[in-house]
Amino acid sequence: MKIGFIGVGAMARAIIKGLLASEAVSAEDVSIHSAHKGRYSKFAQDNSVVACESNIQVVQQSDVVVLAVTPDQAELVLQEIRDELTTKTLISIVGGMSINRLEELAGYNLPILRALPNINVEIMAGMTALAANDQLIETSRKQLGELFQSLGEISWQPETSFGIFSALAGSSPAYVDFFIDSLSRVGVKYGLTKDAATKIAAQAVQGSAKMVLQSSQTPFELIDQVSSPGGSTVAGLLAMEEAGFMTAVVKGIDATVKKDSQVD
Ligand SMILES: NC(=O)C1=CN([C@@H]2O[C@H](COP(=O)(O)OP(=O)(O)OC[C@H]3O[C@@H](n4cnc5c(N)ncnc54)[C@H](O)[C@@H]3O)[C@@H](O)[C@H]2O)C=CC1
Ligand SMILES: O=C(O)[C@@H]1CCC=N1
Repeated sequence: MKIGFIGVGAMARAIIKGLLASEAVSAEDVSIHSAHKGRYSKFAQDNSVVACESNIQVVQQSDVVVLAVTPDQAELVLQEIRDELTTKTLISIVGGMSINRLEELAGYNLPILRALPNINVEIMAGMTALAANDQLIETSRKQLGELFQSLGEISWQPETSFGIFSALAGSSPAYVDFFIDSLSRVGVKYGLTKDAATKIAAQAVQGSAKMVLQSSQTPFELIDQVSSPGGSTVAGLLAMEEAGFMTAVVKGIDATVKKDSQVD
């Protein structure tokens, strides 16, 4: 499969690196173009993928085109490439932009897969939501589903769930990193080096996530297992909750979902 990327920012780079590392695609089958020649040519060189001179050239060289620009650029880019897309499949990772809107911008009903990956696809530990229009035939759905599966877990979702999915999986790596960084800063406050504190905190977070995924117990039951009677963990938990831990998380997710819903 020849796959092209329009926009070579943080997310496209993560997808490309994951696809190459998982050997789901070969480097010579990947074409890229973005607004900053210096940056995308260097990335192309470093990863042995093909640097194109224009968005149109990317489309011409690909069977599947990944639209990986920010929402404010998507309309402009689709207008530019729409006449070249007629025999292609479009994958859009544009946050908050529905398939209906993409069809409207293209002006006709081409096969579209809407994907909402997260940054962890780079290390094949991603979580990606997928939805498709009726033009994407079953074999292509299966093939593109497998493509994203090579980057981690996938979940076919109705588009109405993409807003909350985007917050819980797309944006949450930033929030989890914020939590890890907060833990490691306190570690520094108590005299650990930043490197040591970050590694300790990240390993604890990774292990806890694995426990949640592998155990039959709920996160709340796992909290109880760590909280020894009269111990330090419950004292810490109560102090965090007094400072509004859960409220802060809910408010953060509410704001994320609200912003995502303002794109279309
Ligand atoms: N960063 C993330 O974790 C995730 C991002 N997304 C979505 O992916 C899209 C890209 O996000 P990021 O990679 O974070 O943004 P970014 O700002 O890092 O990358 C945007 C890319 O688009 C390029 N670009 C801008 N105008 C262009 C044009 N006219 N033609 C070609 N390329 C153009 C820029 O040069 C840049 O390479 C967004 O729509 C975002 O909602 C979706 C899921 C997760
Ligand atoms: O921040 C953003 O808008 C995108 C959507 C999900 C993750 N990053």
